[in-house]
Amino acid sequence: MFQILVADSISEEGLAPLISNESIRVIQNKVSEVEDILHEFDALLVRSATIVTEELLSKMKNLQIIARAGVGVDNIDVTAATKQGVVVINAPDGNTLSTAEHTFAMMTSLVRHIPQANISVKSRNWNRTSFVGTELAGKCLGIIGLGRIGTEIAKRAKAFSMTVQVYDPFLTHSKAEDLGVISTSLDDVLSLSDIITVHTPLTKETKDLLSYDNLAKTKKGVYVINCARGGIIDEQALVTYLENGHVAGAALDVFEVEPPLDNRLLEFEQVIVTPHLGASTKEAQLNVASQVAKEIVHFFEGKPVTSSINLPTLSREVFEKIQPYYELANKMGLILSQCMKEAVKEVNITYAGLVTELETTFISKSLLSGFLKSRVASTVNEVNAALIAKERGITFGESYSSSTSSFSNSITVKVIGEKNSFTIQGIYVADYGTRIVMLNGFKIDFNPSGHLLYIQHTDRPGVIGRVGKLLGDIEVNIATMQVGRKEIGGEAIMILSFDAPLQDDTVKTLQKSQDIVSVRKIDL
Ligand SMILES: NC(=O)c1ccc[n+]([C@@H]2O[C@H](COP(=O)([O-])OP(=O)(O)OC[C@H]3O[C@@H](n4cnc5c(N)ncnc54)[C@H](O)[C@@H]3O)[C@@H](O)[C@H]2O)c1
Ligand SMILES: O=C(O)[C@H](O)COP(=O)(O)O
Repeated sequence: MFQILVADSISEEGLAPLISNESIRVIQNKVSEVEDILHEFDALLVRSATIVTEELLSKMKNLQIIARAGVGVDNIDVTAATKQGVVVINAPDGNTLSTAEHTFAMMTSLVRHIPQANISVKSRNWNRTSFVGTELAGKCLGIIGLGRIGTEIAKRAKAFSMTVQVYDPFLTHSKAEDLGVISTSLDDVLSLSDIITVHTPLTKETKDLLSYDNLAKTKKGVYVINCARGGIIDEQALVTYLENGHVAGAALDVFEVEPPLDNRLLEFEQVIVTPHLGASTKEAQLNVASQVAKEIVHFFEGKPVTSSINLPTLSREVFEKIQPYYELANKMGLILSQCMKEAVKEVNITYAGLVTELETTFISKSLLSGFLKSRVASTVNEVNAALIAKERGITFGESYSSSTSSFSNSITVKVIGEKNSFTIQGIYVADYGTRIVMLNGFKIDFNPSGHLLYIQHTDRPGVIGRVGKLLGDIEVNIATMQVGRKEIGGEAIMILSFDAPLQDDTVKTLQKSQDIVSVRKIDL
């Protein structure tokens, strides 16, 4: 008999496949109420309220699977779960429509002051002049992040006769065209929109995306909405711009700290809030609960699960053989993702030499997961990378080359975007390790690890010295440096490594330096 702990409030109807299964026993209790029998559970089912820490996992010795009835797994220590051999699954699209509808409800409430008017009338006032609103038709909605939820918002905004400007660096031109939205730069979305709504995951790139500087670029009187994750809008900056009247109002479903007990934003009349209700509809809860319930049944029946976000399914012996290539490929994916900052249509991987004798599909998925990691809200790994790439319209090809080169094996990847392409080649040599030996046709040789800078420049006297001086002047120590060029006086590249991550300002300063074509920060 498998024992399942359902630790958060989850749709009873959605749990039916578990409750009706004779080999499964379902116990619905908070973790704190079953402390002494935690070691007995084989599965744990949660929403966002239960925080699944490494400490909790260490007490759940029998645990085989954690199911998140929803999208975000930020409340689960997935690394600790993976280390413990626990599969983590989620329900990535079951609450998309409900969250999009909630965002839309927040938008209409915000611009028509409905929550404030509601309180006023219930306080026996009849004040019609204080609540004059703004019409949505003809206004410009700025959407930051056009994934599952952002897409549904765009469709609804079009139906309300709004123009829609979108910033999503990973959005393809054809998807934008199909939806009838304008795909543009972040600065355009900031300066042209009457209302801005964010729908990205919370990553190091999107943390404080609406910062002091970016809010300063918005129209005076702009409205902002966050129904994605607390922290995408800098809460302190928002307080400042609400205080000085630049931002007319905000609608927030999520907060940096939840519940937001000690949060200045709650004091503003023009800020309307809900307690993380995006996914709180009967339909969404039924969807996410039944999706994960069916997956748990499959898992205990020994069938493959489709929404696993962590564990690969390879035997230990096979995994040990492919591990160096698997790690190299993942790093190559991370490098590509940080060098190629635009929508990508194709990822083509070519294997040559000894590596072709191994399970390359798994290596390719490792590359793809490295490449997609910073671009999507849900966790990406080898299990779900191909599916996510397909959803985003990215074609993914794998081939073997018989051409002989100076390396006994190599992995070469070409990523094709809408405007540019980028090529990288990596090798693994036993006792020497993994190396990147080619970038965009430039021969190079560096260890793919740590904090790197990729600089494209013109091969002229003084360029390398200028970069060194510029970094030295701001006390940045260069650990290693590699240069590569195709011909004297032509295009050239540098790869620099550092002991600590570089500041974005340093990258911007380098970018402006003479003879520098482009600079990309790479953190591995
Ligand atoms: N309030 C709620 O109850 C609730 C419910 C469901 C989801 N969410 C949250 O909503 C957000 C969106 O979820 P989703 O299912 O649409 O995710 P998704 O993965 O389908 O879409 C995320 C989109 O953000 C884009 N993106 C990534 N980095 C970006 C960047 N730096 N700048 C601009 N765009 C970027 C990606 O390309 C992608 O298109 C997530 O944060 C999720 O956790 C909240
Ligand atoms: O990530 C999600 O799915 C949403 O934030 C919803 O969270 P909830 O299940 O706690 O409502």
